[in-house]
Formats: sequence, C-alpha cells, structure tokens
Amino acid sequence: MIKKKGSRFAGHCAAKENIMYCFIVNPNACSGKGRKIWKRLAGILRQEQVAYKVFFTKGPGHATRIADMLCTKYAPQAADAGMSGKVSGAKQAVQAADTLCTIVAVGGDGTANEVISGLHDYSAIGFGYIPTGSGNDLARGLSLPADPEAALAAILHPCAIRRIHSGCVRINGKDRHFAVSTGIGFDAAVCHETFRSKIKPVLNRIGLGKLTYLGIALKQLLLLRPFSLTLVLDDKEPVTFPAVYFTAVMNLKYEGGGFMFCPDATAEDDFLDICLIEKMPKLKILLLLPTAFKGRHVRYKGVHILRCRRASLHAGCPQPVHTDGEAAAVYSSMDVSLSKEKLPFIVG
Ligand SMILES: Nc1ncnc2c1ncn2[C@@H]1O[C@H](COP(=O)(O)OP(=O)(O)OP(=O)(O)O)[C@@H](O)[C@H]1O
Repeated sequence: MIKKKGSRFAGHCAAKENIMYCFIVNPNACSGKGRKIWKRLAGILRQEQVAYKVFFTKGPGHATRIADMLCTKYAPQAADAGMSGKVSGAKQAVQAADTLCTIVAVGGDGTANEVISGLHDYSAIGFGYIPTGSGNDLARGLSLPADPEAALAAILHPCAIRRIHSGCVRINGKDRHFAVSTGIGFDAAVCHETFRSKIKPVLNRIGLGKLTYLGIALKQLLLLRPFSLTLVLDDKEPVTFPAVYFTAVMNLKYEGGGFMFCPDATAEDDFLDICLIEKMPKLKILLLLPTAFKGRHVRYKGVHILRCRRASLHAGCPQPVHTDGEAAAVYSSMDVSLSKEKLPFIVG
C-alpha cells in the first residue's frame, strides 16, 4: 500500500483542483437502487464543489466502452506531462498522486468488472469504486466502505492507494477480465440462473437480494453433478480430479456475496488462489457452505486450496463459467492468469 498522507492528493482542495472525477454509474444496479444512490452522491459532489463528469451505463458492455474512451482521452495528457512510460517504486507513488483522472465505478461487482476491463493505460488514472450492488465482494475483499457515501468520501479525501492485479481468463482465444474471481461448475451455475431470475429484482427492492442466491444455490445443489477436472498449475504436471463440484480461481477472498472461499487471497501479491471442492456427499456441501462465510471450510476433506501464477482448467464436459459473478457461457477449458500491470486503486 502506498501511503499518500502529506502528498497533494491528500489535501482535499488540491485534489479537487488537479483531478477530474469521472463517475461511471449503473443506474440499474441492485434493481434500480443505483439511480437513487447516485442522486445522493451527486448532491454531495455539488456541495463539495467537486469537478466531475457522470456517464450512465445503458446495458451490458457499455461501462467497458466508457472506461476505454476515458483512458484514451487522458493517457495522451499524461504523456504530455511526462508521466507515462515504465517507472517503478517511489516514482510510481508520485505518479499516482499526479493522476489526471479518477475513474469511479458506481454499481455492483459486474459494473466494476466492466470498468476495470476497459482501463488500458494506468499512467494517468486512478480507480475508485462505490459499491451499490447486491453482492459487493470487491468492496468486501478490499475492505472498502460498504456505505456509498462513506466510499465517496474515501475517494475524495484519499490517504492510500493500493496497486492491485486484475485477473484474466482466456477462453476460446478471447480474454475476459475479473477483479474478484472466476469459477467453473456450481458457483457459476448459481450465477447463470440468478442472471435469468425474475425474483431477484423483487427481492433486491426490499433489501433481500441475497435470498435469491440462497434459493438458487439450494436448487442447483440438488441438480449438481460432479465432473472431472484437469488442472495445470504454472506449467507443472497435470492433476486430474475425477469428481469436482466447482473450482473458484480467486484474486480476492470473497465471492458469491460473502463466501470466503480463499481466505489468503490478496490482489496485491502475484498469485491466484484456488478453491476446489470435490468428492463429497451433497449434504456435506450444504453443511460446509455456511462455514465458508468465515473461511472454516478449508479444514474439511474434499476441499483443496491451491496457489499459482497461472492455471489451465480442462473439464471433462462443458460447464458454466462466471467472471465476477457475471454469467459467461458453458465451456470446457479456460486459462487464467494475472494482469502484468497493477491498477492504482484508491482505498481511502
Ligand atoms: N442501464 C442498464 N440496464 C440494465 N443492465 C445494465 C445497465 N448498465 C449495466 N448493466 C449490466 O448490469 C450488470 C450487473 O450490474 P451490477 O453488477 O452493477 O449490479 P448488480 O447485479 O445489482 O450487483 P451485484 O453484481 O453485486 O449483484 C452489469 O454487468 C451490466 O452489464
């Protein structure tokens, strides 16, 4: 973590003068709550006289295109100011302080995922995140404030920047990104069904969105069939697990709305953490899942926690895949690695 106390980024007036804040807002996050939350945040920005721009997303993929456009716009300015190019250590810290544009994703994990996927040049930008979704595993994993107003205050008056990796999944020659995790099998099947769920918007509106995941998880557990999975970690010998229920490859500790599947995962190291669940009766999985909220599932037989820099996963038959809780499709093979550059993430 880079401490920014005493830098000009820490001074709240100076930060406002030097930085353009660009908010990418999913108004439909948490079934429409995103728009209401944004109105409150906009009020605070006006009150504090912060220079900002806001972009509302219109549908899947839009946040990525906006983030890409902003990076393209601000990177040349960084070059003019002599700030781009390869640097390291202390100089990187200074560059973070000289950031021209702070891009802030306002939404759930899916919106954060789309924004991070669109950022391609970190020389001129800082990244902030205001959680307004129903799962919020990114905020949980980085210990960001869960309250949107507190998260905004942390972004406007930051004292720390963490440089974090994002993950990259290559499937059929195409890359997808993730900030939290990617998974194959049961966890992804839950995401796939939640995506289609008609009950989720209703429960989200009354603050019970997590019940959707619970109900769907129970149903998927009944339907669940184990599959064989061959893992190749860091180009070592392949290892085949004959009866796998799911495998989560994680950049941060939590997925699925608070399951601490990989208690030691941190996005600041150079490793991916893997949680693989195999060969156990379904009743045991049912009893084991609540223990994962505290990361206590790791002590049970059939739970494997692994660590690597790169992983190739090959399932015996096509399985659902997710990235950051967003349903991808049904695939047999995927290659997972970490980004080369680390994203300057404002954590307040
Ligand atoms: N205007 C929009 N209308 C509908 N969907 C949108 C819109 N903008 C973005 N999306 C899509 O909604 C998906 C989910 O949004 P997001 O993750 O922000 O909220 P959520 O699903 O409520 O939260 P969580 O993922 O934490 O449960 C995004 O991946 C994005 O593709």
